[in-house]
Amino acid sequence: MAVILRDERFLVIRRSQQVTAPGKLCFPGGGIEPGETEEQTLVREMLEELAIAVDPVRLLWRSTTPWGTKLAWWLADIPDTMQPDPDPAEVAEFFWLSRLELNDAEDLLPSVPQFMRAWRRGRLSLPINW
Ligand SMILES: Nc1nc2c([nH]c(=O)n2[C@@H]2O[C@H](COP(=O)(O)OP(=O)(O)OP(=O)(O)O)[C@@H](O)[C@H]2O)c(=O)[nH]1
Repeated sequence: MAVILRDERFLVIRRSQQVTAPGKLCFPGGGIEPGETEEQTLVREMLEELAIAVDPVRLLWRSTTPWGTKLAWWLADIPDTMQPDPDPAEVAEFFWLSRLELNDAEDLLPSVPQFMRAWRRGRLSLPINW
């Protein structure tokens, strides 16, 4: 998953109606393909979903969903002036949400509150304060 910050806001997507977990809010991201590194997956998925060129910064955290999917949470940078342009097949809309807005959001994939809890508890660090 890509954790992308701009002005202390997180880039969050609403999943399209055509993918698993339709309509849910989550961080952009997707599955690793054979032969790819996690950084390559991150770069490819951000181009596919949002047409943004990201620069992977560092691995923040790892988690596993109740259904056994392993998630790697990467901090990534995008150029200041670059605006996401969602592929509607995958992404219905995107938002820049503050920490408080993200904590209050409904329809989140359950991994997102887990990530926020891990951050609050100091299990990972971000370039902004809790
Ligand atoms: N993009 C994204 N996926 C997440 C998050 N949290 C989380 O549990 N997932 C899970 O990670 C898996 C991969 O996500 P995805 O559906 O966006 O990626 P994909 O199209 O490559 O994979 P798919 O073919 O399994 O659907 C799914 O099982 C999804 O539910 C999140 O914050 N963002």
